[in-house]
Amino acid sequence: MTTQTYTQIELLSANGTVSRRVSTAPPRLPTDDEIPVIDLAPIDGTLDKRKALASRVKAASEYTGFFYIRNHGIPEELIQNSLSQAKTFFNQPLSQKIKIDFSASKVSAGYHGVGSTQVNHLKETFSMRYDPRIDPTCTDPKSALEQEGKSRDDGDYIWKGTSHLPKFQEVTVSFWQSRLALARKLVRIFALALGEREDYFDGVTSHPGADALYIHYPGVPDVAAGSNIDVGIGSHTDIQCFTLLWQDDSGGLQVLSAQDEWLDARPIGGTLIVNIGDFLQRLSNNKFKSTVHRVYNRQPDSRYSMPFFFGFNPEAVCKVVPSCVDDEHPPLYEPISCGEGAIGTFSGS
Ligand SMILES: O=C(O)CCC(=O)C(=O)O
Ligand SMILES: [Fe+2]
Repeated sequence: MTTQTYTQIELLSANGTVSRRVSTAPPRLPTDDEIPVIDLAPIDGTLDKRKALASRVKAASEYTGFFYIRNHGIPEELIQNSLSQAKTFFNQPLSQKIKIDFSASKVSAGYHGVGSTQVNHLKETFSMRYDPRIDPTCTDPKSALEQEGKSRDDGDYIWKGTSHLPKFQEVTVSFWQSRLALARKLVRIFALALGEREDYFDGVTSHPGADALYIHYPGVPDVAAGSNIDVGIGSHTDIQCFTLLWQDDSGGLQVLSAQDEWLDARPIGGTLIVNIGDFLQRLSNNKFKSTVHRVYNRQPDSRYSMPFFFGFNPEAVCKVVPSCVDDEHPPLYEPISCGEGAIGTFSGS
Protein backbone atom coordinates (compact mmCIF):
# COMPACT_ATOMS: atom_id res chain seq x y z
CA MET A 1 0.00 0.00 0.00
CA THR A 2 1.36 3.42 -0.89
CA THR A 3 1.02 6.21 1.62
CA GLN A 4 0.49 9.78 0.54
CA THR A 5 2.94 12.38 1.74
CA TYR A 6 2.06 16.03 2.03
CA THR A 7 3.78 19.37 2.20
CA GLN A 8 2.54 22.88 3.08
CA ILE A 9 2.38 25.64 0.47
CA GLU A 10 1.86 29.34 0.96
CA LEU A 11 -0.53 30.99 -1.43
CA LEU A 12 -2.20 34.26 -2.19
CA SER A 13 -5.93 34.65 -1.69
CA ALA A 14 -8.31 37.57 -1.22
CA ASN A 15 -7.69 37.06 2.51
CA GLY A 16 -3.93 37.51 2.19
CA THR A 17 -1.32 34.75 2.30
CA VAL A 18 -2.68 31.42 3.55
CA SER A 19 -1.11 28.01 4.04
CA ARG A 20 -2.50 24.81 2.45
CA ARG A 21 -1.71 21.11 2.68
CA VAL A 22 -0.69 19.62 -0.69
CA SER A 23 0.20 16.09 -1.74
CA THR A 24 3.75 15.64 -3.02
CA ALA A 25 2.59 13.09 -5.64
CA PRO A 26 2.96 14.12 -9.30
CA PRO A 27 -0.20 15.55 -10.91
CA ARG A 28 -2.70 12.93 -12.11
CA LEU A 29 -5.56 13.15 -14.56
CA PRO A 30 -8.86 14.18 -12.96
CA THR A 31 -11.84 11.82 -12.93
CA ASP A 32 -14.96 12.86 -14.86
CA ASP A 33 -16.50 14.04 -11.59
CA GLU A 34 -13.48 15.98 -10.42
CA ILE A 35 -13.33 18.23 -13.48
CA PRO A 36 -16.38 17.41 -15.62
CA VAL A 37 -16.98 18.51 -19.20
CA ILE A 38 -20.36 20.25 -19.18
CA ASP A 39 -22.32 20.82 -22.39
CA LEU A 40 -23.57 24.41 -22.28
CA ALA A 41 -26.02 24.09 -25.17
CA PRO A 42 -29.06 23.97 -22.78
CA ILE A 43 -28.22 27.51 -21.59
CA ASP A 44 -30.45 28.79 -24.42
CA GLY A 45 -33.16 26.16 -23.81
CA THR A 46 -36.26 26.03 -21.60
CA LEU A 47 -36.20 26.77 -17.87
CA ASP A 48 -36.27 23.02 -17.18
CA LYS A 49 -33.20 22.55 -19.38
CA ARG A 50 -31.43 25.43 -17.67
CA LYS A 51 -32.24 23.93 -14.26
CA ALA A 52 -30.80 20.58 -15.32
CA LEU A 53 -27.67 22.40 -16.50
CA ALA A 54 -27.54 24.28 -13.18
CA SER A 55 -27.55 21.03 -11.23
CA ARG A 56 -24.44 19.84 -13.12
CA VAL A 57 -22.78 23.22 -12.51
CA LYS A 58 -23.73 22.97 -8.82
CA ALA A 59 -22.13 19.54 -8.44
CA ALA A 60 -18.90 20.72 -10.10
CA SER A 61 -18.82 23.98 -8.11
CA GLU A 62 -19.27 22.15 -4.82
CA TYR A 63 -16.63 19.54 -5.58
CA THR A 64 -13.43 20.80 -7.26
CA GLY A 65 -14.75 24.20 -8.34
CA PHE A 66 -13.42 23.66 -11.89
CA PHE A 67 -15.22 22.42 -15.00
CA TYR A 68 -14.83 22.50 -18.77
CA ILE A 69 -17.60 23.95 -20.93
CA ARG A 70 -18.41 22.73 -24.42
CA ASN A 71 -20.79 24.45 -26.88
CA HIS A 72 -20.11 27.75 -25.12
CA GLY A 73 -21.06 29.76 -28.21
CA ILE A 74 -17.75 31.61 -28.72
CA PRO A 75 -16.62 31.00 -32.32
CA GLU A 76 -13.33 29.11 -32.64
CA GLU A 77 -12.27 31.58 -35.34
CA LEU A 78 -12.57 34.49 -32.90
CA ILE A 79 -10.49 32.60 -30.32
CA GLN A 80 -7.79 31.84 -32.89
CA ASN A 81 -7.76 35.44 -34.14
CA SER A 82 -7.35 36.65 -30.56
CA LEU A 83 -4.50 34.22 -30.02
CA SER A 84 -2.73 35.54 -33.14
CA GLN A 85 -3.17 39.08 -31.86
CA ALA A 86 -1.73 38.07 -28.49
CA LYS A 87 1.30 36.50 -30.19
CA THR A 88 1.81 39.57 -32.39
CA PHE A 89 1.67 41.82 -29.34
CA PHE A 90 4.15 39.80 -27.26
CA ASN A 91 6.52 39.35 -30.23
CA GLN A 92 7.21 43.08 -30.26
CA PRO A 93 10.36 44.55 -28.72
CA LEU A 94 10.04 45.49 -25.05
CA SER A 95 10.36 49.19 -25.95
CA GLN A 96 7.10 48.89 -27.88
CA LYS A 97 5.25 46.85 -25.24
CA ILE A 98 6.05 49.22 -22.40
CA LYS A 99 4.30 52.02 -24.27
CA ILE A 100 1.26 50.61 -22.48
CA ASP A 101 3.05 49.96 -19.19
CA PHE A 102 0.51 48.72 -16.61
CA SER A 103 1.97 50.84 -13.81
CA ALA A 104 1.38 54.03 -15.81
CA SER A 105 -2.25 53.20 -16.58
CA LYS A 106 -5.06 55.03 -14.74
CA VAL A 107 -7.40 52.04 -15.02
CA SER A 108 -5.12 49.12 -14.09
CA ALA A 109 -4.72 47.81 -17.60
CA GLY A 110 -1.83 47.36 -20.01
CA TYR A 111 1.42 45.44 -20.19
CA HIS A 112 3.09 43.62 -17.31
CA GLY A 113 6.59 42.38 -18.08
CA VAL A 114 8.16 39.16 -16.85
CA GLY A 115 8.70 39.31 -13.09
CA SER A 116 6.51 42.32 -12.28
CA THR A 117 3.68 40.90 -10.14
CA GLN A 118 3.59 39.43 -6.67
CA VAL A 119 2.68 35.84 -7.60
CA ASN A 120 5.77 33.72 -8.39
CA HIS A 121 5.80 33.37 -12.11
CA LEU A 122 7.55 33.53 -15.42
CA LYS A 123 5.09 35.26 -17.69
CA GLU A 124 4.12 38.52 -19.37
CA THR A 125 0.58 39.82 -19.73
CA PHE A 126 -1.64 42.24 -21.62
CA SER A 127 -4.81 43.17 -19.70
CA MET A 128 -7.96 45.16 -20.33
CA ARG A 129 -10.85 45.93 -17.99
CA TYR A 130 -14.56 46.68 -18.13
CA ASP A 131 -15.28 49.78 -20.23
CA PRO A 132 -18.93 50.92 -20.61
CA ARG A 133 -18.19 52.24 -24.12
CA ILE A 134 -17.72 48.73 -25.45
CA ASP A 135 -20.48 47.05 -23.42
CA PRO A 136 -23.35 46.58 -25.91
CA THR A 137 -25.89 46.57 -23.03
CA CYS A 138 -24.78 49.96 -21.66
CA THR A 139 -27.21 52.62 -22.95
CA ASP A 140 -25.37 55.69 -21.63
CA PRO A 141 -21.60 55.07 -21.56
CA LYS A 142 -20.79 58.76 -21.12
CA SER A 143 -22.56 59.13 -17.79
CA ALA A 144 -21.36 55.66 -16.70
CA LEU A 145 -17.77 56.89 -17.15
CA GLU A 146 -18.55 60.15 -15.34
CA GLN A 147 -20.04 58.25 -12.40
CA GLU A 148 -16.82 56.27 -12.09
CA GLY A 149 -14.77 59.48 -12.30
CA LYS A 150 -13.02 58.30 -15.46
CA SER A 151 -12.45 59.93 -18.81
CA ARG A 152 -12.36 58.34 -22.26
CA ASP A 153 -8.61 58.86 -22.40
CA ASP A 154 -8.05 56.51 -19.43
CA GLY A 155 -9.57 53.59 -21.30
CA ASP A 156 -7.99 54.58 -24.64
CA TYR A 157 -4.43 54.28 -23.27
CA ILE A 158 -4.11 50.59 -24.17
CA TRP A 159 -5.61 51.10 -27.64
CA LYS A 160 -3.48 54.13 -28.54
CA GLY A 161 -0.32 52.21 -27.70
CA THR A 162 -1.38 49.25 -29.86
CA SER A 163 -2.96 51.18 -32.76
CA HIS A 164 -0.05 50.21 -35.06
CA LEU A 165 -1.12 46.52 -34.80
CA PRO A 166 -3.81 45.93 -37.46
CA LYS A 167 -7.13 44.80 -35.91
CA PHE A 168 -5.61 44.33 -32.43
CA GLN A 169 -8.28 46.47 -30.75
CA GLU A 170 -11.15 45.20 -32.92
CA VAL A 171 -10.42 41.51 -32.31
CA THR A 172 -9.51 41.93 -28.64
CA VAL A 173 -12.69 43.89 -27.91
CA SER A 174 -14.84 41.45 -29.84
CA PHE A 175 -13.46 38.48 -27.86
CA TRP A 176 -14.00 40.41 -24.62
CA GLN A 177 -17.62 41.21 -25.59
CA SER A 178 -18.39 37.60 -26.42
CA ARG A 179 -17.07 36.44 -23.04
CA LEU A 180 -18.96 39.21 -21.23
CA ALA A 181 -22.19 38.01 -22.85
CA LEU A 182 -21.39 34.40 -21.95
CA ALA A 183 -20.52 35.33 -18.36
CA ARG A 184 -23.83 37.19 -17.95
CA LYS A 185 -25.70 34.08 -19.10
CA LEU A 186 -23.60 31.83 -16.91
CA VAL A 187 -24.16 33.94 -13.80
CA ARG A 188 -27.88 33.16 -14.16
CA ILE A 189 -27.05 29.45 -14.14
CA PHE A 190 -24.96 30.02 -11.00
CA ALA A 191 -27.97 31.76 -9.40
CA LEU A 192 -30.09 28.67 -10.10
CA ALA A 193 -27.27 26.41 -8.91
CA LEU A 194 -27.26 28.27 -5.59
CA GLY A 195 -31.02 27.74 -5.22
CA GLU A 196 -32.13 31.28 -6.13
CA ARG A 197 -34.18 32.68 -9.02
CA GLU A 198 -32.09 33.04 -12.14
CA ASP A 199 -32.32 36.85 -12.11
CA TYR A 200 -30.90 37.01 -8.55
CA PHE A 201 -27.56 38.56 -9.65
CA ASP A 202 -28.84 40.56 -12.65
CA GLY A 203 -28.84 43.86 -10.72
CA VAL A 204 -25.13 43.56 -9.90
CA THR A 205 -23.87 42.74 -13.38
CA SER A 206 -24.72 45.97 -15.26
CA HIS A 207 -21.07 47.21 -15.15
CA PRO A 208 -19.30 44.18 -13.75
CA GLY A 209 -15.67 43.39 -13.16
CA ALA A 210 -14.60 41.96 -16.52
CA ASP A 211 -10.83 41.73 -16.76
CA ALA A 212 -9.42 39.99 -19.81
CA LEU A 213 -5.79 38.96 -20.12
CA TYR A 214 -3.51 37.64 -22.79
CA ILE A 215 -0.77 35.66 -21.04
CA HIS A 216 2.53 34.53 -22.53
CA TYR A 217 4.66 32.04 -20.60
CA PRO A 218 8.06 32.00 -22.31
CA GLY A 219 9.54 28.55 -22.90
CA VAL A 220 12.42 27.24 -20.81
CA PRO A 221 15.14 26.24 -23.33
CA ASP A 222 16.98 23.94 -20.94
CA VAL A 223 14.21 22.47 -18.80
CA ALA A 224 16.50 20.23 -16.72
CA ALA A 225 18.78 23.13 -15.78
CA GLY A 226 15.81 25.33 -15.02
CA SER A 227 13.93 22.80 -12.91
CA ASN A 228 14.35 24.85 -9.76
CA ILE A 229 12.89 28.05 -11.09
CA ASP A 230 9.23 28.92 -11.08
CA VAL A 231 7.96 28.39 -14.58
CA GLY A 232 4.44 29.71 -14.85
CA ILE A 233 2.15 31.05 -12.13
CA GLY A 234 2.55 30.11 -8.49
CA SER A 235 -0.30 28.59 -6.46
CA HIS A 236 -3.23 30.98 -6.09
CA THR A 237 -6.99 31.29 -6.15
CA ASP A 238 -8.83 33.71 -8.43
CA ILE A 239 -10.43 36.55 -6.52
CA GLN A 240 -13.59 37.48 -8.40
CA CYS A 241 -16.76 35.43 -9.03
CA PHE A 242 -15.60 33.11 -11.74
CA THR A 243 -13.03 32.82 -14.50
CA LEU A 244 -13.45 31.75 -18.13
CA LEU A 245 -10.12 30.37 -19.29
CA TRP A 246 -8.84 29.44 -22.71
CA GLN A 247 -5.47 27.65 -22.71
CA ASP A 248 -3.39 26.48 -25.66
CA ASP A 249 -2.30 22.86 -26.23
CA SER A 250 0.82 23.06 -24.04
CA GLY A 251 -0.74 21.76 -20.83
CA GLY A 252 0.73 22.73 -17.47
CA LEU A 253 -2.38 23.95 -15.61
CA GLN A 254 -2.66 22.11 -12.28
CA VAL A 255 -5.64 22.20 -9.94
CA LEU A 256 -5.76 21.12 -6.31
CA SER A 257 -8.29 18.32 -5.76
CA ALA A 258 -10.67 18.04 -2.81
CA GLN A 259 -8.14 15.52 -1.44
CA ASP A 260 -5.24 18.01 -1.77
CA GLU A 261 -3.67 16.29 -4.79
CA TRP A 262 -2.56 18.09 -7.95
CA LEU A 263 -4.79 17.37 -10.94
CA ASP A 264 -3.63 17.90 -14.49
CA ALA A 265 -6.29 20.19 -16.02
CA ARG A 266 -5.23 19.27 -19.53
CA PRO A 267 -6.46 21.24 -22.52
CA ILE A 268 -9.53 19.74 -24.20
CA GLY A 269 -10.19 21.02 -27.75
CA GLY A 270 -13.31 23.14 -28.20
CA THR A 271 -13.72 23.83 -24.47
CA LEU A 272 -13.09 26.66 -22.04
CA ILE A 273 -12.44 26.12 -18.35
CA VAL A 274 -14.69 27.74 -15.74
CA ASN A 275 -13.44 28.07 -12.19
CA ILE A 276 -15.00 29.57 -9.09
CA GLY A 277 -13.31 32.60 -7.50
CA ASP A 278 -13.06 33.77 -3.88
CA PHE A 279 -16.01 36.18 -4.10
CA LEU A 280 -18.49 33.52 -5.26
CA GLN A 281 -17.18 31.10 -2.63
CA ARG A 282 -17.88 33.81 -0.06
CA LEU A 283 -21.41 34.55 -1.33
CA SER A 284 -22.16 30.81 -1.39
CA ASN A 285 -21.19 30.52 2.30
CA ASN A 286 -18.31 28.25 1.23
CA LYS A 287 -20.60 25.79 -0.63
CA PHE A 288 -18.84 26.59 -3.92
CA LYS A 289 -15.09 26.09 -3.94
CA SER A 290 -12.54 28.69 -5.02
CA THR A 291 -9.81 26.24 -5.82
CA VAL A 292 -6.04 26.58 -5.71
CA HIS A 293 -4.33 26.24 -9.08
CA ARG A 294 -0.96 26.96 -10.69
CA VAL A 295 0.73 26.77 -14.08
CA TYR A 296 4.01 25.06 -14.93
CA ASN A 297 5.43 25.65 -18.36
CA ARG A 298 8.28 23.18 -18.25
CA GLN A 299 8.82 23.02 -22.00
CA PRO A 300 11.09 24.79 -24.50
CA ASP A 301 8.12 26.41 -26.26
CA SER A 302 5.97 29.35 -25.32
CA ARG A 303 2.59 28.73 -23.69
CA TYR A 304 -0.34 31.12 -24.22
CA SER A 305 -3.56 31.45 -22.29
CA MET A 306 -6.46 33.92 -22.27
CA PRO A 307 -8.38 34.21 -18.99
CA PHE A 308 -11.43 36.41 -18.38
CA PHE A 309 -12.20 37.26 -14.75
CA PHE A 310 -15.85 38.06 -14.05
CA GLY A 311 -16.98 39.90 -10.94
CA PHE A 312 -20.00 41.94 -9.87
CA ASN A 313 -20.42 45.72 -10.09
CA PRO A 314 -17.41 46.85 -8.07
CA GLU A 315 -19.39 49.03 -5.63
CA ALA A 316 -22.35 46.61 -5.11
CA VAL A 317 -22.35 45.33 -1.54
CA CYS A 318 -23.35 41.65 -1.63
CA LYS A 319 -24.35 39.40 1.25
CA VAL A 320 -24.18 35.64 1.54
CA VAL A 321 -26.95 34.27 -0.72
CA PRO A 322 -30.08 33.58 1.45
CA SER A 323 -30.54 30.05 0.06
CA CYS A 324 -27.09 29.14 1.42
CA VAL A 325 -28.02 30.13 4.97
CA ASP A 326 -30.09 28.18 7.52
CA ASP A 327 -29.98 27.41 11.25
CA GLU A 328 -27.14 24.96 10.80
CA HIS A 329 -25.27 27.17 8.33
CA PRO A 330 -25.26 30.75 9.62
CA PRO A 331 -23.58 33.31 7.33
CA LEU A 332 -19.81 32.98 7.61
CA TYR A 333 -19.15 36.40 6.10
CA GLU A 334 -20.22 40.03 6.37
CA PRO A 335 -21.63 41.76 3.28
CA ILE A 336 -18.84 43.19 1.12
CA SER A 337 -18.41 44.61 -2.38
CA CYS A 338 -16.50 42.81 -5.12
CA GLY A 339 -14.27 45.89 -5.43
CA GLU A 340 -13.39 45.84 -1.71
CA GLY A 341 -12.77 42.09 -1.79
CA ALA A 342 -10.33 42.58 -4.66
CA ILE A 343 -8.44 45.59 -3.34
CA GLY A 344 -4.73 45.06 -3.35
CA THR A 345 -4.89 41.65 -4.94
CA PHE A 346 -5.60 42.36 -8.61
CA SER A 347 -2.37 43.23 -10.27
CA GLY A 348 -3.03 42.14 -13.82
CA SER A 349 -1.54 38.79 -12.95
O1 LIG B 1 -2.62 30.38 -17.76
C1 LIG B 1 -3.47 29.65 -17.25
O2 LIG B 1 -3.80 28.58 -17.77
C2 LIG B 1 -4.11 30.03 -15.94
C3 LIG B 1 -3.90 31.47 -15.56
C4 LIG B 1 -4.41 31.79 -14.19
O3 LIG B 1 -4.65 30.94 -13.38
C5 LIG B 1 -4.65 33.20 -13.81
O4 LIG B 1 -4.25 34.10 -14.58
O5 LIG B 1 -5.25 33.44 -12.75
FE1 LIG C 1 -5.89 31.75 -11.82
